[in-house]
Amino acid sequence: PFSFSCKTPFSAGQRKAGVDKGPIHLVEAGLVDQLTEIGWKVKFDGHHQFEEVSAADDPQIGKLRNPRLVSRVTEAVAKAVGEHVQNGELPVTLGGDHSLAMGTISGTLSKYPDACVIWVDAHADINTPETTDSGNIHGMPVSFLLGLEGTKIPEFSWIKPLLTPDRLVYIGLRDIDDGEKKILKEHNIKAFSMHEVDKYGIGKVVELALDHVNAKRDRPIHLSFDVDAMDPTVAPSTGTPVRGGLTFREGHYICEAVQETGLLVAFDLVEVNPSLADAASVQATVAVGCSLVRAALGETLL
Ligand SMILES: N/C(=N\O)NCCC[NH3+]
Ligand SMILES: [Mn+2]
Ligand SMILES: [Mn+2]
Repeated sequence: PFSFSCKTPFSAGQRKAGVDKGPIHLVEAGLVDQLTEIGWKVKFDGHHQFEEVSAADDPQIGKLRNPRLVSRVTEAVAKAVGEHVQNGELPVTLGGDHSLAMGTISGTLSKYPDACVIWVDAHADINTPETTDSGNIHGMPVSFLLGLEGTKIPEFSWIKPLLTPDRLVYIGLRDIDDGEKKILKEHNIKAFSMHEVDKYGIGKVVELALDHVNAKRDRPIHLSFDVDAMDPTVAPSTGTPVRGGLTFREGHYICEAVQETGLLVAFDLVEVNPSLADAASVQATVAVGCSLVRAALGETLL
């Protein structure tokens, strides 16, 4: 089986320097060898370099920050991921900020239009250009993928809104803007917040999540994992940490259970920012990131 590792050093979807350095820390922690050791043939084409878009050339579109740069990079990611899924490989995209998922999920949908998306995150990332406060596009990828009102802007015309609300489910939510809560309700989007994780336990939550988007377990799964879904004591070095997150085991259980379905076709691990904490905290966050990738790609405890 092939896994493909796209190391995607990208940070223009948010404002904190350093998240573009996430991928290199994950690779330098030995992730490629670790995946080889669990039986994958890893094609690692180095760290993606993207066309530069100067701030001067980046048009002012409402509050959006770096819209042209984010659009160009995510379009390039969509193409790269699309090629790899076409080749029967399993793209593992290491971010970089979560705006990358506009590219990775578009890539997956180009081959698997019926794929379902499991979005593991403290945040819903479903603001639109109209509801956003910050203009940071890493808080908006899901609204673009769904083609919500206000996301049909020429700069992002390459996005084919193939994702539908019934094929999206969240796990780990605990920091949702009012505008996002409204959107989630309006579109009946299923979300298992940390309240449900406490109430039902992670085993039941994953089962319910899969029942919702993949009742017959016959749909390909794209798992998009924002490392800030984990509790900040587990993964501290990330841009928008929120207390009360997933334990080390809960995060790994999600990856293990999705892997067990045999339906995983693409995996993202994003928002590791190695410039935000002391060396020990960075090392701990990178180690958890590598471990989550291994779990999603089949590493088992027994
Ligand atoms: N980590 C983030 N998304 O997952 N930050 C942006 C969202 C803040 N509302
Ligand atoms: Mn996110
Ligand atoms: Mn997040």
